[in-house]
Amino acid sequence: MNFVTLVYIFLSLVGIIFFYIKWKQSYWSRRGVDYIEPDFFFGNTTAITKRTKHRSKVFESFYRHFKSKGQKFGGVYDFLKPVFIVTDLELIRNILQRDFSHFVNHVGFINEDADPITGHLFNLKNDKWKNIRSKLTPTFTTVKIKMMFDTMTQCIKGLEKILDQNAALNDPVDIKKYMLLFTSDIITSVAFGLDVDSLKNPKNDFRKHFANVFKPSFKSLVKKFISENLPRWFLVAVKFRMTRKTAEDFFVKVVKDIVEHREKHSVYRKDFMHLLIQIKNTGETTDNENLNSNSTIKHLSYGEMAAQAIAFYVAGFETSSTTVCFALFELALHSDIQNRLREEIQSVMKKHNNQITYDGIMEMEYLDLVFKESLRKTSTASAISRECNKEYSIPGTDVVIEQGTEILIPIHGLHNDPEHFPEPDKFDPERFNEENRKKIPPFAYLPFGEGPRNCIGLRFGKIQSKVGIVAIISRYKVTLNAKTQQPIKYASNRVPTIEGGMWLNLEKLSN
Ligand code: HEM
Repeated sequence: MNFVTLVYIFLSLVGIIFFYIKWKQSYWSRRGVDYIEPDFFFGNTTAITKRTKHRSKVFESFYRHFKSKGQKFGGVYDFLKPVFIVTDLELIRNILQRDFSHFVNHVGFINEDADPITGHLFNLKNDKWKNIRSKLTPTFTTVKIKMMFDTMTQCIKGLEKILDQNAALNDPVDIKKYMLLFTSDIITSVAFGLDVDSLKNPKNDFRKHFANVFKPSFKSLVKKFISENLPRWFLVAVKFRMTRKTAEDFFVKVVKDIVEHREKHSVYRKDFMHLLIQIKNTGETTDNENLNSNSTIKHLSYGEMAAQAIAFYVAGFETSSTTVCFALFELALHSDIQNRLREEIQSVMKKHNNQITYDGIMEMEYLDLVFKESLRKTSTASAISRECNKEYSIPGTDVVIEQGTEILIPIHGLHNDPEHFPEPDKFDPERFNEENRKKIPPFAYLPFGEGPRNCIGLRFGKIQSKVGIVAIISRYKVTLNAKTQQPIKYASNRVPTIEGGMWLNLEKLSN
């Protein structure tokens, strides 16, 4: 083959790739849906890829774009993948609730055979999801969460010790760092049944393996691109993995060792792992100590158990710690709200022997308003995602959403829309008092999602976050340290965090 032929082949290939990308990125115009002009190849998410803007802000800009044009929905591209953005509350209701059977799944690659730990609740699809979700739902009832409350209060002691040391030295604290370790310890304890004490030993094996699996990197970005753009049958055939085999081996072994130990010695611990063992052995949970380890039929494999425990950890620890941090940030900026909250906390704790108790937390009404408003102003989830599993005609239009299309509901857009929340930049817990909460339109406030696929750990996340807020506000006066950037800019992590850290001064209160 001579040089000129090679040049022709090369130019033809470049031409084919160019036209293929152009064709892929003309999807929305071909379907008659309004869209935002994409960057060639990168689509509309270049700022997320380049880490110049947080994903929640990018999604919020999509929401504002279509809302300002009076559009109920519109199209964007994540690289070559079309993504359907929704702004209209009625359509959101249809997707999350009324017509849920068309939008059962989250977006996410799953390959349970070759990569078992991708088979967690968040990723599972269709009937498999329905089956596991119905088995896991009883693990999150009030009774079971109450059972695990002691674990949360145990972890407060380690947190207080470290924060007291900083307060005594007048050292500002990057609160995110400690809250991450605090919630990580709680979830590791209740999901895996392990006391790793990250507050004392932040670099423990457990956290290292999690960081390896879930830390965003160039490699994870490439894997995401591959999983979204190559056919599923091909990826399954080549045993494509999203996670590392070493991580799978580590977590499956941890779970297997715990289960075998507990079954052999009939160990009872009030945690999710106990409930997962009951499900493995009988297909359901009970409120007793029985593990039923003699049963012959197993309803969950070790891989499936590890996957669920990992999902609880991943979905639970950073969401809760971020919620606590942004609540503390707002309280640091609003001393009047902080004082009122502290008065409530102290008066309720007095009734409960000056202890943080489950019933006490449930009695704190103003705390609930602060918690809700904090999640309104800074939701930890950037968007609710769904994948269309059955073709859907949007009522009142000619537009049909095809099977496989990714749907995105930008939470920050909704929560900061002045039509739903007047003066959205203002931190005002009273939006959620009994009188005002009636004015919030249904489906405009979605910190935990909605419908059958909402957050399964909602109650646990709420109580865990509230425990964190109460532990700090009952003990310290909180102000913002000058090291915290103002105005704040989000770092490029998955959940919102402040670039440079969230630095607070903690002044220990006299008893
Ligand atoms: C303040 C804390 C939390 C927030 C803000 C939060 C938020 C969310 C959101 C927005 C979703 C997606 C819902 C949807 O698609 O409609 C979700 C799903 C989920 N969350 Fe949470 N979450 C929190 C705490 C927790 C905790 C503590 C756990 C577990 C112990 C947990 C476990 C899960 C799981 C497993 C899912 C997937 C559910 C499914 O696909 O069926 N979350 N969460």
